[in-house]
Amino acid sequence: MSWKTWFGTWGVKQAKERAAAEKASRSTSQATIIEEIKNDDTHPAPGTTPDTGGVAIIHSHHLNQGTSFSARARDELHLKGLVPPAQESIQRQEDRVRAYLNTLSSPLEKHVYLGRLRAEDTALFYRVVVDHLTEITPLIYTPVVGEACQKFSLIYTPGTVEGLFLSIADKDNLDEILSNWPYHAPDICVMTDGSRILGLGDLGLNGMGIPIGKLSLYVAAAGFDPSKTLPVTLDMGTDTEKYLNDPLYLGTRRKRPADEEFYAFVDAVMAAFKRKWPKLLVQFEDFSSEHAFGCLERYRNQYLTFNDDIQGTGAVILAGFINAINLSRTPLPNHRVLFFGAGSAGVGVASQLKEHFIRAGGMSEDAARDAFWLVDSKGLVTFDRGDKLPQHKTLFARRDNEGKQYKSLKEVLEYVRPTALIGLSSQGGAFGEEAVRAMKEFNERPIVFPLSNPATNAECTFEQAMNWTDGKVIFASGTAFPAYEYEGKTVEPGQGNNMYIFPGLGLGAILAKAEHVSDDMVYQTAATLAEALDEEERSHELLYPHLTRIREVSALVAKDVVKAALREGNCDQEDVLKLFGAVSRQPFHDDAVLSDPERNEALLAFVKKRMWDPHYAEDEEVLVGELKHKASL
Ligand SMILES: NC(=O)c1ccc[n+]([C@@H]2O[C@H](COP(=O)([O-])OP(=O)(O)OC[C@H]3O[C@@H](n4cnc5c(N)ncnc54)[C@H](O)[C@@H]3O)[C@@H](O)[C@H]2O)c1
Ligand SMILES: O=C(O)C[C@H](O)C(=O)O
Ligand SMILES: [Mg+2]
Repeated sequence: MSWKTWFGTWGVKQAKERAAAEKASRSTSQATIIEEIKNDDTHPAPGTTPDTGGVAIIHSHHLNQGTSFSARARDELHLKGLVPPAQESIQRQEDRVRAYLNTLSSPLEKHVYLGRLRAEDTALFYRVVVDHLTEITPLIYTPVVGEACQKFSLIYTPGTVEGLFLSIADKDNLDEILSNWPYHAPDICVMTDGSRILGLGDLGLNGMGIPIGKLSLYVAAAGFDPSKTLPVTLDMGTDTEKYLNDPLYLGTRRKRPADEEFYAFVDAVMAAFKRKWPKLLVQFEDFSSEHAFGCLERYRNQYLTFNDDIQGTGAVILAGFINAINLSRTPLPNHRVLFFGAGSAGVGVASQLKEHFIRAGGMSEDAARDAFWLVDSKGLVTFDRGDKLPQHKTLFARRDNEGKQYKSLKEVLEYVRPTALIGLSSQGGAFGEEAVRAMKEFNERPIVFPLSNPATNAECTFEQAMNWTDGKVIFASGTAFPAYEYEGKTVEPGQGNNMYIFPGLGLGAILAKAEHVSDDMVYQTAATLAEALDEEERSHELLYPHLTRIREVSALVAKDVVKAALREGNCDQEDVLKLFGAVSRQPFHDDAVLSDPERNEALLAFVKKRMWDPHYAEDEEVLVGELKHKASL
């Protein structure tokens, strides 16, 4: 053996021994710490550990009041010296948050800062969101949440618990893991498996940003109690090599499971939820298409659940479409709708629109279906294209193409001559000038909805659509585009994003104590949202209400969801039953009573009363007493 080889071997041996010794000492000391914690039955004096005394209040994001603690609270809760002396209103604290946001240059930094605020002072965070929806929503939700997901493993900061990670390897220990959840029994859960996050693909565990972002809107837009929201990411691996090879990736390093293993795990999760929190509403979010449809069919009658990308998107686009039809002046049955993208969202929206063509257009099922053409990555979806279609595409596959296949968007456009072009393909820029100009050639007022998210995936921009249609386009996108000045007039684009639906749908379902989320409840959300435009919004030809009105709109949506549940015997809310003279879980069809204005107003008031409004407790007596109790002082 040469000295070099000998030295190398010796070095490796030494390093191995060192590592083994370190590991042993680490595990011994960890084991010791765990034992010490377990056996510690002493009760530390208030304030002597960070988990007791007044400081526990500062560390509790639901109790923290930032710099708003009164002099008395500071005194009695042992907070003096721990917070700066200035005693400020929540509004002044909001000013500071926004002033600080203005100093940050990148949207991701703003997202991270706001996330920290949510984790440390919940009331202040939501006050800022609710008071500045247009400014803050894009930072905590689409589009910035897209980048935050892509970098989730990088920006993750330990020390905050914002959601549950459920790993497939823990399939048999789910009850134990759920019992670790430290907050109240949740009302609402948004759950993803990270396999199709916005139009960004399979992000694995990094998808956690989406449930957190969606639930922030449940709170801000529909007044859910933040301590009763549950973000969940199912960690089942990822097929994205980049993450599997990223040393910082926080998820399980394995490829995604085949269907059998996938469904066995999701079955186990749903059953565990039901055991632990029987009334929980579970919103499925950003699952890859086939699993999105598969889970919806599998669970919709057994559990209280819906799929946001299929049903929420379907409803929000139907609402915008109802208003677009009025602006287009083309009667409903004459519309021909081309979908670019035939995944969960494309088929979900087509299904919802088809339902409307039947209900409001008086069309037969077949005639309604014939008003839709779907395009996927292989071209127009037809039965004789030669590939095996997944079940959801067969719902709208064409038979009338006479053996001819249409591949490019240009070919399909010429063949179909649609009145509406809807993009749900995640292919940024796919609606080029030629395609959009063709839409203007076919129609006086073409409907063009590039709905893919985030903004970089939108099939075209608002500015492009305006310029290429001589300002005639009826437009909505998934991510908000800025208003555009066209021929001296400022025109506002629509934002067709399911955030106008899911918060109100969820609230209605919970308040009705519904057993399931039915098709009627979903359809009703679209009808209500379409109706929710006020005079001023109508006069500006808007398709959706201003974002600043979203709480008011969610309340209206929730109210009508409760009524839809009542109609089909899916309601068990005592106050509501009493108000309408209905019987629990019995269908109620008295239209005169259901449309009675006084009862509707009372129902709306009932809904609004249950919406959490972000604030610090005002009654000092109650506040100090309650906080003392919570901090065991
Ligand atoms: N605005 C909203 O509220 C909203 C709601 C849900 C989804 N979305 C967006 O819609 C997009 C699609 O979501 P999904 O769940 O349906 O995804 P998906 O992956 O299931 O579907 C994408 C579809 O696009 C098709 N496609 C891909 N490349 C194409 C190409 N070059 N030409 C034509 N078609 C092509 C695919 O074949 C597939 O049918 C995403 O970007 C998502 O963010 C928006
Ligand atoms: O998350 C969004 O902004 C909308 C939608 O659910 C999506 O998947 O794109
Ligand atoms: Mg989604």
